[in-house]
Amino acid sequence: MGEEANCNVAMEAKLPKENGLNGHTGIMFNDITPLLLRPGVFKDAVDIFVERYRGMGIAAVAGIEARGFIFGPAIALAIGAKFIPLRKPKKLPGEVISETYVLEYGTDCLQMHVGAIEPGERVLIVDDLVATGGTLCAAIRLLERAGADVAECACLIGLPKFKDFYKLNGKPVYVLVESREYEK
Ligand SMILES: O=P(O)(O)OC[C@H]1O[C@H](OP(=O)(O)OP(=O)(O)O)[C@H](O)[C@@H]1O
Ligand SMILES: Nc1ncnc2[nH]cnc12
Repeated sequence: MGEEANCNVAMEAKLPKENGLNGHTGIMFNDITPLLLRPGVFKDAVDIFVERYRGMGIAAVAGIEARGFIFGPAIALAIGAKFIPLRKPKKLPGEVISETYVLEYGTDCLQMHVGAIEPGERVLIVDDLVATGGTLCAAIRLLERAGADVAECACLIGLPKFKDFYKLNGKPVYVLVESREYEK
């Protein structure tokens, strides 16, 4: 991804103190939307994942709401896998299983439709960003409870300050760029 360095700068935007994130201040919000305005860079990012995961027997790509829904389906289509949305509570209409988790600025819950994955199917989990790893960990737990074989987690951005502490049940996480660190 030739424009990787510039893109990383563009993805970072300092939030105002009144950022609505449960009153927390000093969080550097990493925004991937500028990348989406540049089709060449967007495609390069998807292609890197596609090259990595094609031919690996991935039956399903599970995308995490909301920003995992931007990248997950494109990767799934390109590698010939089904797409499974992991959604926030009360969004999926059918029977669900749920996992709650803690993240950098609060708590949340992910749900998946019962029957979305067959036991033994190999799955890739996709999101835009890994910070504490709490969200990915909840996704791994959901899928493993349903009998899935989680191959890897893939994110565009990783926050280096958390990377020694990821709790991903031993599963690897692959990131395209590490976000810059900023002081408050
Ligand atoms: O590694 P973690 O500490 O768990 O944080 C990473 C998660 O945080 C963001 O989503 P957010 O929870 O803000 O939800 P949203 O995409 O629905 O806004 C991001 O898109 C990841 O899903
Ligand atoms: N710093 C951050 N920027 C964007 N999304 C996040 N999710 C958790 N921490 C985040």
